[in-house]
Amino acid sequence: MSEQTTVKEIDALRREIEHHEHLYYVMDAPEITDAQYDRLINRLKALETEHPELVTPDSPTQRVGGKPKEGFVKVAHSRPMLSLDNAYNEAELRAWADRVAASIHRNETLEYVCEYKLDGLSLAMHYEGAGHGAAHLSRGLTRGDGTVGEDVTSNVRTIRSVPLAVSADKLKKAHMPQTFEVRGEVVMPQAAFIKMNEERVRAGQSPAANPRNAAAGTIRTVEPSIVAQRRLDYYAYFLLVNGEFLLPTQSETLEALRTAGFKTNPYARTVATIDDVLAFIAEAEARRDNLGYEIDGIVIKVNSVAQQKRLGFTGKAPRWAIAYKFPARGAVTKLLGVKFQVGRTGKLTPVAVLAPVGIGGITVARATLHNPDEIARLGVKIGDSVAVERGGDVIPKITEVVSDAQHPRGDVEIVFPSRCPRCDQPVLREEGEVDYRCVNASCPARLHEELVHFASRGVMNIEGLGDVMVGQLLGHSLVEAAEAEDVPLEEADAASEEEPTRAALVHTVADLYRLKAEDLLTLERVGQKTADALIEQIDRSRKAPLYRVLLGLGIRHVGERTAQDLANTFGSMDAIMQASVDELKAAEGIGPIVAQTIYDFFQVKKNRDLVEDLRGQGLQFTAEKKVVGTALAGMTFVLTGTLPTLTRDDAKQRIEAAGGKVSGSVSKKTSYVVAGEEAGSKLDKARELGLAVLDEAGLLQLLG
Ligand SMILES: NC(=O)c1ccc[n+]([C@@H]2O[C@H](COP(=O)([O-])OP(=O)(O)OC[C@H]3O[C@@H](n4cnc5c(N)ncnc54)[C@H](O)[C@@H]3O)[C@@H](O)[C@H]2O)c1
Ligand SMILES: [Zn+2]
Repeated sequence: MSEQTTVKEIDALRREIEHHEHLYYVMDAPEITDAQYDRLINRLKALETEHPELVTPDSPTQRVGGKPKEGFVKVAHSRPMLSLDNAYNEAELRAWADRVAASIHRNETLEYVCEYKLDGLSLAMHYEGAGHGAAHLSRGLTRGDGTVGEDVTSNVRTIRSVPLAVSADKLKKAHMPQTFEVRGEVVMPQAAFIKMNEERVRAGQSPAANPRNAAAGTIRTVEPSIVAQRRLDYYAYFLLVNGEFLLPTQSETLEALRTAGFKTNPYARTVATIDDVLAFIAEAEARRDNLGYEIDGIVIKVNSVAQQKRLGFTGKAPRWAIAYKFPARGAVTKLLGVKFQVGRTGKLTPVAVLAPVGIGGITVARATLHNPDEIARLGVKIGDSVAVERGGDVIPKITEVVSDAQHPRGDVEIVFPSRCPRCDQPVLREEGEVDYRCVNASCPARLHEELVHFASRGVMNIEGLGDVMVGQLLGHSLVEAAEAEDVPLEEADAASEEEPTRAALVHTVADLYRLKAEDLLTLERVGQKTADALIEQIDRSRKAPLYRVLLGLGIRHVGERTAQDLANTFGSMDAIMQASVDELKAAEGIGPIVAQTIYDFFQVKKNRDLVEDLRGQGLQFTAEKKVVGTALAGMTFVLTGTLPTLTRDDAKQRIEAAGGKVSGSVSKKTSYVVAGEEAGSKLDKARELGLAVLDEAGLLQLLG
């Protein structure tokens, strides 16, 4: 290859990789699988190894992660949070071990700690001294670009396996000081991932590609209550003090973390040879499908920190550790056909029907095809053989069409239906839109999704009103209702006499509030207890706050955050309904498109009728107005001493109303210390750290 073609290829690869890194790290919405991404980056690495003169400092091979997302406070790490180099097979693993051995003195023992490579994102947790010799969680940071992370403390605090405090007793047992830093991995368990995606799809949002992206997106959500619902988990693996490892070995580190009350992965093991490592890998692969969380490989670390120091780092990864990556789980199978699902917004989603094939312990018979653009990109036809991958994710994805002597091409074009598969009304694709939609506002598929969305967790929280029950309320027999949703039935249920389809019990969301236990008793397999419980749940939902009612209406683009902004700004359903596009646009957090969508929604008579009907049923239509400013967003204040006019509480309230935070202790991360008369040790500490100190006048000036 000529130098010039190489330069061109490197250039093209870098641009392509940057595009995908942006989607992955910043948007949390990758378009290609990790295996595909790894192929690109490895190709680039290979070219750069051949042509070291073409390596530039801004090449994606030289950087750890992505840019931190806008909107979070950025904080420098005590020491860089690095990535790991990868080995994809035994030979690469042995080559790494040989390089390690070369730097070890002859009489020294060499040990490896094998740990699962949890497929999540790394987070640094900082603890500081609290009362009674204990330590408390003061800050949680994402890896960010490796040098600077994002402060996600309030979200991290919702993770159950992250201790908010460590007692003096535990610190003593673990031989740990009061100020320390723990690094580990946040993961989203598979069950939580599946649930979250179901909710997203129902709300008309695109599903997250894999648990790792779901965890990354969740940890960077602005709403801690959403984070709390997602059931994230945290496994600790490093322990630092002032940016240095506290203990002389990795195995002692894991032990100390466990003693101090952190969750560590139970499968970690210290071994002496690469053969032991290979045995560990084999065991892990066998266990992989039954863990309940995703692992995408094994991390092997040199146990001794002294040896680690000698080995040092390359640009973006330690030489003393390596990630052995499991091969992507894929298979080739045949595309038998395409089904079209109709969503809540009427959107038609093409679903590939595949000849069933086993991948990583599960049978895959369906894969998403996303939208017409994706079908065009793949160039796929019915009858084609397709490569299906399930790499670190649960939703299988078609990555490419396989075409060779054994796999002749299919020849049936995938055509979107011109009529809705549920209601037989016309399907349209609007100018500039990717998706086809059913135009019928009363399409039963829409009503079905509306009801499920309305009842779902995080919206009106009506337990017991899931897909199958909604199907039954809409007049389907139990078997039909379950089949339509691909829900496996208990055998006894499936075998039950099939009842004919009957009249629907509800025709609008508001009809839910008119249901009586007697009505429900007429449904298959619904007894008195189930019926009473559901009625009680529905009744209870009348108390759900205004923003949830707004969410429940299922207005496009209106998610939890926007609904809260609307409720906080306008304070009532009426004010929102009467607001002009300009008034909506002026509200905190609401852009022009969203404003227009909300306005349009309330112009439709059917929607207004529904709202009035819900009002009649006693739902919450008002909320307290709350205005949170942004003047001090991202800043942390510590108050000390007595201010001339403001009380502590006043000052705190005013700072918080302007979007700032007030903390009780001074640290490097404090933005300002506000000091009054008789300020004590906090002021000394602020001076020591060289922090900005304000008096009351200075604070008032900042508040504007
Ligand atoms: N699909 C896409 O478009 C796309 C784009 C960019 C990156 N990616 C993917 O992102 C990954 C690259 O990210 P990366 O830099 O985090 O590298 P990595 O995932 O290959 O390895 C490093 C990370 O492993 C994690 N880890 C898990 N268990 C660990 C343990 N026991 N000890 C230490 N660390 C542990 C840490 O978070 C660490 O930062 C690759 O898997 C790549 O495929 C995909
Ligand atoms: Zn329809």
